[in-house]
Amino acid sequence: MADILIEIKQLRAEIDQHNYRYHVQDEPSIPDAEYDRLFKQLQALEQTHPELISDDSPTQRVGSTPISGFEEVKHEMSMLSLDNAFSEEDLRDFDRRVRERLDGLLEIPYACEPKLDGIAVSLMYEKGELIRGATRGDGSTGENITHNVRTIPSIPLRLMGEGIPERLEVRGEIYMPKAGFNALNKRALAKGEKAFVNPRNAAAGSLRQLDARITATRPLEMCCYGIGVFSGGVMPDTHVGSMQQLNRWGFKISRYLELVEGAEGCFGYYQRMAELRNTLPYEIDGLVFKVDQYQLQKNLGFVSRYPRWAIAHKFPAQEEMTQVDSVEFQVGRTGAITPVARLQPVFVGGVTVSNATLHNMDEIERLDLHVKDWVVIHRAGEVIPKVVRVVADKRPADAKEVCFPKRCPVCGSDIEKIEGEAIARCSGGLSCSAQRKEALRHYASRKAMNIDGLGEKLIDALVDKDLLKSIADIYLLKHADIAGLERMGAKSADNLLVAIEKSKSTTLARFIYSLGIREVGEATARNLANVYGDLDAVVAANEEQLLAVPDVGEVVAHHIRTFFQQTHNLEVVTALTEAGVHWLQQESMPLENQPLLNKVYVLTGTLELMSRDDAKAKLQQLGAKVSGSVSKKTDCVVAGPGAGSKLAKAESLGVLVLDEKAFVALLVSYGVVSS
Ligand SMILES: NC(=O)c1ccc[n+]([C@@H]2O[C@H](COP(=O)([O-])OP(=O)(O)OC[C@H]3O[C@@H](n4cnc5c(N)ncnc54)[C@H](O)[C@@H]3O)[C@@H](O)[C@H]2O)c1
Ligand SMILES: [Zn+2]
Repeated sequence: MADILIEIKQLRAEIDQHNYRYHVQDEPSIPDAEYDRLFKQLQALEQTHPELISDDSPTQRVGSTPISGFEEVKHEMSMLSLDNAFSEEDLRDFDRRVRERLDGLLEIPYACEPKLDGIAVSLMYEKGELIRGATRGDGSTGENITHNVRTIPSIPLRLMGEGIPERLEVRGEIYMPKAGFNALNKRALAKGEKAFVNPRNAAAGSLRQLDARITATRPLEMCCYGIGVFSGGVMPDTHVGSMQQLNRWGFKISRYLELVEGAEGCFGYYQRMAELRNTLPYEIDGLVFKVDQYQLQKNLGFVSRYPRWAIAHKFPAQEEMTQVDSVEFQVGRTGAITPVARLQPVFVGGVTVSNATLHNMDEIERLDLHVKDWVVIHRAGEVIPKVVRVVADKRPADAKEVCFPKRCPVCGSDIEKIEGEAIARCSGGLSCSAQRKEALRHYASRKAMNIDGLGEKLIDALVDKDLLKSIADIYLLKHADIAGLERMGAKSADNLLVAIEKSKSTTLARFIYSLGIREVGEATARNLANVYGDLDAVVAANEEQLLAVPDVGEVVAHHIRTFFQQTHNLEVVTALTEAGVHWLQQESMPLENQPLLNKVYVLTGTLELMSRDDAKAKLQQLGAKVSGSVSKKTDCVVAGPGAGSKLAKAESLGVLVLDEKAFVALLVSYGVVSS
């Protein structure tokens, strides 16, 4: 018995602590789901030992005492909390209790509303005029926040319409829509200020500002869901009816307010709302079901913390807490090194989560995350799980700081981090097995070496079987290696080998592009091929020389240089050429000799003597830029049959127009096409 008392006291102290953080500081450390479990645990203990219940237990009270700095408001009618249902069974129990207390009524009409996650507020109107706004506080005494609620646009300062009562207390939730919350936090982070933990706490913090001018800048809204004191007027005798009356007087009520029959009706509403949940512009953590008729509500009455005529049906948690087992570093497709938290599996947002990306080192610092820390994981809808914060005051003694590796955890190459960029990368390039799959994919792709049949799945299978240790291994593949693989018959293996063989004959531009050098796309590869004419010259070029190539700036020049400085990349290039990859030696055309350097050409209409891609490649080889639209900057338009608006525009601007014949003659004269 003494043990139980100690356990109860510890739980109460712990819950009080969380209440304080949540209700007073607006900065909870644990997720609501964890709080709810602690609370239920205490309730269960007290239920089996009713003699140990005391008035100061959190199970007997609402919220927390009001914070100082605000004038106190005594509520004429207490503002209670709600009892919770976490399952279908809980909800059936609730419905059964209601019917039993109402002498076995068969079907109860229930009013259904979303449970907005904000803070409860009471608004007092006298003769139609807003005279006071107050927080719920501990249920009997709240904080006077009149000056702040007056800044919220959805709160009427004066009621409109007919039948305005002498006195009216309206209750509802003030909340911050998701979009406003995200924008507010973005602004805070940009200014180096602390971000709010969630929209509820942002709403609470915004509402309890001593300076109403600050509240006025916060995106707050109010949705009404109840009536407190009422006199000197007529009100409908149902919840739904009076909500509609409030709406006519100028209040916002939930557009999802619905009347249903019995527990089954509640379940149907639950199904519909669960689907909508993540698409709503504000956060809801459940639904509220209320006995609709006021007379029945009165008959049911309330217990210390909540009315017997209403229940909150909570949705499955989208925030949970768990422990970080380790932080691993994954090497992504472009060599980006990403820290990933390995977690004790936790069920959140409908799935079991055991990993969460930490993005980069800056994020780890922002979170102040250590290995073994307890963290809060958020997962809503299809969005990937996110570590939102470290649980305060719960860091174990053996927690360790996260150290960023100096070398790639997969291949041991140097890790590069460019100043001002958050992401660090493995410099291993083609030799890094984690990067190899993507490199192979790129190499085989249509605009690169165009190896038909060497798709994503096959590459994965071949790499996993250790048959492709380098790109050059493609050319060592044997019929038996391929034909044995899943969904690969003898015929497909034959076809693939033919395609591989065919790819050996290529162009220098394609080959450079195929190497997958960072930020070297098709056009840059073509320019490099044109300017240097052969690969050795590209490999030998220093950054300054590379800068002279059209489209190549400092960053690209640096990437090209870094790539060719790695011996393993050079080894791959050699292995490829030794395997038989070759291209026609093309005349290098030094920059100063490019006759069309920086001229802007536009191709339009149908070309009959050569393909558009060819025409474009030849022009680029001569130094010209090929653009898609005609402007004053255009030097020449090549117009084939069927040319339309571009031709007309060229003519109106007085731009030189060539037909295809004249264009080919031009190319012949420059020696890039034979006559
Ligand atoms: N994470 C933490 O550390 C921590 C600490 C304390 C409390 N909490 C959370 O707060 C909850 C307890 O707070 P509570 O006592 O305010 O209870 P509650 O938030 O679960 O339910 C009562 C409240 O629901 C709100 N509500 C929203 N829509 C409503 C509607 N349509 N009709 C009626 N009421 C509506 C009202 O503000 C009402 O006061 C816990 O369940 C927990 O999730 C978390
Ligand atoms: Zn690596």
